[in-house]
Amino acid sequence: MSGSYENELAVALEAVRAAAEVCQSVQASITPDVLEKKDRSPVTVADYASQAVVCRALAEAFPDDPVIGEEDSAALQQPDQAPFLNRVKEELGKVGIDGTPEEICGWIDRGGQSEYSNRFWTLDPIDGTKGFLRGEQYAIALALIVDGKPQLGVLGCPNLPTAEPWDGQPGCLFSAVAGEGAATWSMEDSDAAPVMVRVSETSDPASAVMCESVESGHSSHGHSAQLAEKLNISGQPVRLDSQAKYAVVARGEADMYLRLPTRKDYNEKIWDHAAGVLVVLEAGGTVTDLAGRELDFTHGRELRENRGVIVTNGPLHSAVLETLGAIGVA
Ligand SMILES: Nc1ncnc2c1ncn2[C@@H]1O[C@H](COP(=O)(O)O)[C@@H](OP(=O)(O)O)[C@H]1O
Ligand SMILES: [Mg+2]
Repeated sequence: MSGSYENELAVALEAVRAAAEVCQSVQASITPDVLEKKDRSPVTVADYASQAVVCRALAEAFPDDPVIGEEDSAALQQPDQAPFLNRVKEELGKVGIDGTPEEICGWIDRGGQSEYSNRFWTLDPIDGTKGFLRGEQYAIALALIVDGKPQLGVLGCPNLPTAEPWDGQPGCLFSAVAGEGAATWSMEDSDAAPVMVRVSETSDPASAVMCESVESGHSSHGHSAQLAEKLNISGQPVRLDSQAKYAVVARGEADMYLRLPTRKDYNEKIWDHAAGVLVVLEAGGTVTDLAGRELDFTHGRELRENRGVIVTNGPLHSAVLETLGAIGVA
């Protein structure tokens, strides 16, 4: 692929692939026992290692670019956390990255920016933590934002089945560059050419496939059910964790992804959306908040000026917003 941000795209894809490898290795070590005890340590090892991998790659290629990432190393640096830091080191070693504890914490903390700037990256090293722990969907999400707009986005979805031509084997990536469309890549076969993706053309709300969070605390299942009833949507909502929801809308398997607020005091985080938004927009879809406004990435870590996120294939957007208004959600 050639075009603007060619180097950024190559670096981002390689970094997200390496981070996905780390996450897969850690996910394979999660036993039912760990799940039962609600032990968050596996996810934390993977979060830190994934952030270290991506921030290290960005620091090398684009030393002047700030990164707004989800994690920082403060907790890792506590003296009693040495064995934990050692596990992060071990996981990095498996993908050929050797670093001292200081270097590792330094890579993680390159993602510790919180202020808005004209050009910055935003990273969710593991989006869909709960899905990761259940062995289900999660994503590594990386976006470059320039002048307040996502210009490049990469989503790594290690457990999402590929579409054609890879016969549904699990593990795919999605990339988008503003003005250049969106594509999917095989995770398994890094030499395979990408395939462009496109949203569905569904215009009849009744036949629409809706997707939403597994976690009812992240998006109101009650309000989406009310919307489905009003629009005569007969199919059940498809529930999956992480920005894999943006990916399935982008490749036309779902027609909409709704994120309907469950609390007044929660602001969406930029790393939970930036990459996915661009992938859907470049696949031909539409993304706004409940009021029909574009997402505003100029306020640091949070989407402070937006409420809710509505993602559709485009033709369905106004019907969804209007109906949400009619049932008192928007
Ligand atoms: N009350 C809330 N409303 C909306 N999103 C929330 C939330 N509490 C946490 N989240 C975010 O929801 C994300 C997961 O989204 P999903 O349900 O689509 O998988 C979490 O990302 P992490 O998993 O990276 O922590 C977290 O940032
Ligand atoms: Mg997240």
